[in-house]
Amino acid sequence: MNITIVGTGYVGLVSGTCLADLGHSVHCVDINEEKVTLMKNGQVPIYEPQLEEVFLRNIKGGRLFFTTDLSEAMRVSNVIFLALPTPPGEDGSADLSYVLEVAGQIGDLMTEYTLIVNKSTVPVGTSEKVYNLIKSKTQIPFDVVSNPEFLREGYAVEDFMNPERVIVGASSQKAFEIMDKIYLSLTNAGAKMIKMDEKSSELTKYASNSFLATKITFMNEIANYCEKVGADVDKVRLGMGSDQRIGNRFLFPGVGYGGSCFPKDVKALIKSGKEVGYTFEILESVEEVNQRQKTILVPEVEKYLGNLKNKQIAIWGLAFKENTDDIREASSLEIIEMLLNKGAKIRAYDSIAVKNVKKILGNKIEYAINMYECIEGADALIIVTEWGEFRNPHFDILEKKMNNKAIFDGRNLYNLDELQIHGFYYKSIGRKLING
Ligand SMILES: NC(=O)c1ccc[n+]([C@@H]2O[C@H](COP(=O)([O-])OP(=O)(O)OC[C@H]3O[C@@H](n4cnc5c(N)ncnc54)[C@H](O)[C@@H]3O)[C@@H](O)[C@H]2O)c1
Ligand SMILES: O=c1ccn([C@@H]2O[C@H](COP(=O)(O)OP(=O)(O)O[C@H]3O[C@H](CO)[C@@H](O)[C@H](O)[C@H]3O)[C@@H](O)[C@H]2O)c(=O)[nH]1
Repeated sequence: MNITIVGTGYVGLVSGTCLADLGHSVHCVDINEEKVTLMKNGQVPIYEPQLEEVFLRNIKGGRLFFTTDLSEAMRVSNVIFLALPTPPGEDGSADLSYVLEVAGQIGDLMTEYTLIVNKSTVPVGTSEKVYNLIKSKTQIPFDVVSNPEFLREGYAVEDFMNPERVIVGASSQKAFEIMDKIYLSLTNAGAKMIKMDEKSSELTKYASNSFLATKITFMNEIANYCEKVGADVDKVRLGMGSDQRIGNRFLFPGVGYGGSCFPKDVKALIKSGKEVGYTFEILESVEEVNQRQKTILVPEVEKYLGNLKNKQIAIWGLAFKENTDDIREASSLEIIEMLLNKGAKIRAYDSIAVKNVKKILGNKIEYAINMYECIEGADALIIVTEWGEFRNPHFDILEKKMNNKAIFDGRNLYNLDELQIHGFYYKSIGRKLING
């Protein structure tokens, strides 16, 4: 099939590339000219493991094209995926302006039956809004489908190609049939397609993300409580997670959830609830607890070092999680801001996300070229992201290079006994303080 993807960010580029790999001809459209030029030159503009290989294979195979011109793409394809941003507005609601703007353009450009497939995360009722907007512009038949995306950054290609479910919300048989064809190779390989109405489909996405955010937050609260009563959250996590009704994934406590999805989707669902007179009390608490959790280690560093003025703090990890260059709503940014306000000096290291942080923080902090340069002369080390390279450091090098042997671990990377032996002051999340 010929497919157009509008928006080539994490979702659009991964979906487009993977759909091309399933044999479709895919025309990716983006308004960002710089990005489109890069892609036309065979460069992937984002960091996403496995993506480059599949991207290059499909460009070479003549199935993946890039343009800034929506009309050019629409001339060859009448299935259009929207993978546009839906960032939080001032009041927390999802900003639909990108989606509605492109929907309007589609309405103006359509010349034959068109299927509009919305992959962006949008509030309940958006399919209807998109439908009404296009309907106001054309007499040509069309359908609007909700097809939310569940991929995770860092594992996006793997997740797209092996989905636990493909959710399709539509109200026309023709639309369902086209969606069946698009995903045929995945459903033939065992992926489950769940068909429903558009509103339920839209809500499935928010409900899933909000549930996962709640699960993490619940564990963060259990971890905080563990510290008060002397229990170990890692043991509690393993004990709880072995009950299949609970499951062992997404139970890792830490310095809060971040990223471009959980924070904005929790906010948007709260706001959508308010619009119909419903208060999501659980989600309001989740947001509040998560906000607090993001900077929970700063007072701990203060407890250890006293006044932070001119203290040298090393930060390992800037991305909101491992395997991505994305720093949207990253805990690192909030921790750094709080430390800077307290007069601390910061040297940070993240081999992949550093370029995005430099764009925001510039020379307010120093950037190390490797994890050991980062800790030279440090009064304390804070670990924010669980990159693999931080998991087995040479503790003897840390001991030699740091001013103090003090680690504040927001991701519980190390074995407590090992840190005890190495003689580090070691504060993690929901576990006992070592050498305190
Ligand atoms: N990032 C994720 O892991 C993820 C996963 C599932 C769902 N989602 C949802 O998917 C949507 C897209 O998220 P993302 O992270 O891929 O966004 P992104 O910000 O990475 O990419 C969006 C792209 O759209 C382009 N764009 C903006 N306006 C445009 C226009 N008028 N025409 C063409 N292109 C335009 C931008 O230039 C950018 O390249 C959001 O609703 C998000 O909530 C994201
Ligand atoms: O046990 C855990 C798991 C995750 N996190 C944090 O939660 C955030 C989100 O992590 P993750 O879900 O892996 O990343 P995203 O790429 O944001 O993916 C989420 O958001 C996407 C956008 O909607 C969805 O498509 C995915 O299904 C959903 O997992 C990160 O800050 C993680 O550090 C934890 O603190 N503990």
